[in-house]
Amino acid sequence: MGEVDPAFIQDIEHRPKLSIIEAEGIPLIDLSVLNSPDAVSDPSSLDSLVSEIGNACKDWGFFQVINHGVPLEQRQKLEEVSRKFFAQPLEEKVKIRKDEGKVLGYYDAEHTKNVRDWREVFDFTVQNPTIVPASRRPDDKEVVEWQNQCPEYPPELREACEGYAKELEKLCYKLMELIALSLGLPADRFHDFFKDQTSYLRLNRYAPCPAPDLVLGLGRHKDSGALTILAQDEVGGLEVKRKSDGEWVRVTPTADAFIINIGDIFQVWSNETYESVEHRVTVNSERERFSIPFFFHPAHYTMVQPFEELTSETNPPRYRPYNWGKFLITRKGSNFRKLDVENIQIYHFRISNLADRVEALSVI
Ligand SMILES: O=C(O)CCC(=O)C(=O)O
Ligand SMILES: [Fe+2]
Repeated sequence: MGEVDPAFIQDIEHRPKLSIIEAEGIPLIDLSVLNSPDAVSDPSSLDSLVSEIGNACKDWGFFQVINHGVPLEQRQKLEEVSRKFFAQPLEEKVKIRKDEGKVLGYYDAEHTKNVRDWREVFDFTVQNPTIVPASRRPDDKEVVEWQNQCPEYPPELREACEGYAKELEKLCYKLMELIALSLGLPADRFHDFFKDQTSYLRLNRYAPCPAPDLVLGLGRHKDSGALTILAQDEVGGLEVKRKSDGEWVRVTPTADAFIINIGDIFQVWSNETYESVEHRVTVNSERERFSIPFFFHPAHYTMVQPFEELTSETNPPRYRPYNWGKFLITRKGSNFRKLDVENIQIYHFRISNLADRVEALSVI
């Protein structure tokens, strides 16, 4: 253990296993129907795609997509920029380091559940500036602006991030339409929540690690937003907690595929028809790994609560409404440094008692 700072060491029960289970069963979904004239002439091809998406959301909370319509060059451009940025000496990267005032930019000391992650990150929001609440206090209505911080090198970083984010946003809308249809809702049911979105993209670098059996690149967590679209490179390391048996299984890299997962917001909106699934990242002693998640998040003023159409007297709401912006900034604060308190989670808003759930039905 001598070579690794104890801040990185996971408790025994959370350390990676030596034997890796490859996740054969994670659905690989072909989206080509969306870009083909068949969808109009043969609605059954769209219906079968919708049910594939619905099953994947229900059984796994994770799936991969191919023929998604995002140009490969756009992704390759950003992957190249990411490598160039992280290859610089630390003193260059820390010029745009995040701190408590500047939430976006470079950071090398993220914590997940109060254990340090073996990775460095660069965060960039889709809207610049992005409007968020000024404080966590529920009664404080003041807002502030998050501004992107871009490095001097590589100079093409801003443009590469913007171009990629635009493409991924289009993919998010398509996926949300399919998810809405799979829940029996109108295709555009979720769109309005994203007009003043707080989405961001993150460049991740996981360096080779001398103790890959003791640490994690990213500790177990669920994504708190609506959807995440992840581009991982060919090294691999993402593990998903399989719903059927709770085993950690590896998501095998597939060239030019994106990995999609349902975040906590969809769990709440769907009143748990779909669930946000735990995942983590392992590291290895030989190869560095790069990944790029895109976190699709609604406007800060969104009150997240189960949809009325998806609740009933026999299925009353399982969550009390919560303010997305307050949740986001609270979570950001806890990733930033080690805290004495438990991180904010959606189960803090969960209603477990049936009588209270029926009562909540009357307020949504
Ligand atoms: O790097 C990865 O493969 C996953 C990243 C992730 O899960 C996250 O940033 O929330
Ligand atoms: Fe994640």
